[in-house]
Amino acid sequence: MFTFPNFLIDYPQICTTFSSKQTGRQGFDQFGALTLKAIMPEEKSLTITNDSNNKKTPHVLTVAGSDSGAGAGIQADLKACAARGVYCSTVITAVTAQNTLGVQDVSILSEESVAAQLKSVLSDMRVDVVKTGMLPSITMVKILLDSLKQYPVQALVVDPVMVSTSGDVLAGPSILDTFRKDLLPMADIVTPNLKETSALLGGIQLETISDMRSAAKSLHDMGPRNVLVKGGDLPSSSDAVDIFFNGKDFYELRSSRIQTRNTHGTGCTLASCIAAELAKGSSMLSAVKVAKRYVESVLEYSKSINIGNGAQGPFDHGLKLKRSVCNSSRMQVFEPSDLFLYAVTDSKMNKKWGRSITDAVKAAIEGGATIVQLREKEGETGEFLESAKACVEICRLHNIPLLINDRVDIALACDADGVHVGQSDMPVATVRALVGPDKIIGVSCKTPEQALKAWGDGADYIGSGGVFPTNTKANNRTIGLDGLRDVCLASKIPVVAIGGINLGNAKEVMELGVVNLEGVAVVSAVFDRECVAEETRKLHDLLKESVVEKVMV
Ligand SMILES: Cc1ncc(COP(=O)(O)OP(=O)(O)O)c(N)n1
Ligand SMILES: Cc1nc(C(=O)O)sc1CCOP(=O)(O)O
Ligand SMILES: [Mg+2]
Repeated sequence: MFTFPNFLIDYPQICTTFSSKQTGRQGFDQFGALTLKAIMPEEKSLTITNDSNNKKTPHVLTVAGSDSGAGAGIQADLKACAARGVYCSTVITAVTAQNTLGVQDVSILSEESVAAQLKSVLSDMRVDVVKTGMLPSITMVKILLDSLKQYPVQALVVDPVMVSTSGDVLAGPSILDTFRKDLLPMADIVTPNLKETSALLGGIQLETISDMRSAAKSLHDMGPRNVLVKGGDLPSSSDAVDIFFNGKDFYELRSSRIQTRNTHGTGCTLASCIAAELAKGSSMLSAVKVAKRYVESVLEYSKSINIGNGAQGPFDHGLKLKRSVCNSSRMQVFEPSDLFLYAVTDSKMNKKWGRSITDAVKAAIEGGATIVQLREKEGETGEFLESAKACVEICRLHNIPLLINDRVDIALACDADGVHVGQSDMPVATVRALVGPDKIIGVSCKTPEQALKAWGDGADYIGSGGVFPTNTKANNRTIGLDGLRDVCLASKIPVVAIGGINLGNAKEVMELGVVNLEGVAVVSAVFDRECVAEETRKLHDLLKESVVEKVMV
């Protein structure tokens, strides 16, 4: 048993290679060092044997049509896999001209081209899961199945695309028989909507959840190992109810129905997400549940985006990316000069002087602080989050970066501009992975070694101290001006000095004139005073006077 990135391998003894009869395919030996074994039919994870390489990238191959509007088809599949952290290669079966009004044109690619694309990908890359969408000809289905015989994969996810959400026909009735007789028996899961279910079952009426269950059973009889009948269009239900059937048990998967016009591509996205989760090693039921939750989240998140003038718009797959990349209204990048006068709040001092965090932050900005950190070591999380949100708004108005001390969760929740962590807080590399590439990360360093590591781990600046003894931070080792100089000289990123700095010694710090030293960070010198704005202003003026030419030694 080993832990693979994103894999939870919890059935070490179940290492069954299903017979070709059971899977419809042959063994899995072509995976070589990393051998993915058969999908267990129920709530069991894949078993993976790892001989040498535990760095394999989960890989989905989508065989589908291109959607020029990029809401569905190949484009949706790529975005869904990217959002779920899985590599996605593509075989394009048709090029559709589509927008939010409907499908204006369909050009089906030649069968030779589809065969060549399949061969290119499958003969070279280790594909874990194949997901199919628009398969516009019987021959194309056969070419796909032949390719899978030659290059077996771990799972086949079939989204039996026949009619687009705008009502346009993407695969004619002549193909239905091939779907039933050839494609479905090879599928590990088939994910039809109500119209597709009805078409596959000869036009039966589906009006209730009970009808969906019977239909799932009938589809299962055609050979797929699992069936997900999607009930998004079921008129009688206020929730979005899907029926999952694995040949033994039925699961009613419910989610709230999201009121939005932006639903174009939900089917492709759901199937791709199932494929992505399977590629990561999930069991089938868990992949389906995660996929449904993902679709629900992205629909909710992008319910009011406005792309195109038609009745049905696309949604935004990049939920996580969007949060970290685009949501921030402070689009300006971090500048070393932002560290010039760094005001770090202190909950005890605010309490002592009877001021709120927001009042403290407003006053520091009024006095000329160029960056602010909320360092709240006590108090309740919920209350702190509300104050942090208010401080973010204040700082955005003044275009001043706001960072949160220690609490990555609060920084994410309030969309702060960054986080400051110490040597014994969350490691910088982990913080970077959580907050994404755009947020500012500061890290406390007392030595040149720590300074180099901070840079290597992806920090943006260093806080170095205590330059002088301080009463604000208990048991803090003082490194002095010499220690600060050593850190600055070793550093490859900007440095702000901290610890016991005040109006009486700030000039001395800045007059070190050492490379990378960009400013001073202060707590008590501004916040343990009656008038925060006035003390900040005095310090700001003093720092301006002490700007000196920087030296390298
Ligand atoms: C700008 C700046 N520099 C250093 C620190 C200290 O951070 P840390 O070592 O994590 O200690 P605490 O502040 O958490 O007590 C800082 N906060 N800001
Ligand atoms: C928060 C903090 N970090 C330090 C470090 O040495 O890393 S010293 C310190 C406290 C700074 O407060 P004051 O400006 O009141 O001395
Ligand atoms: Mg800390």
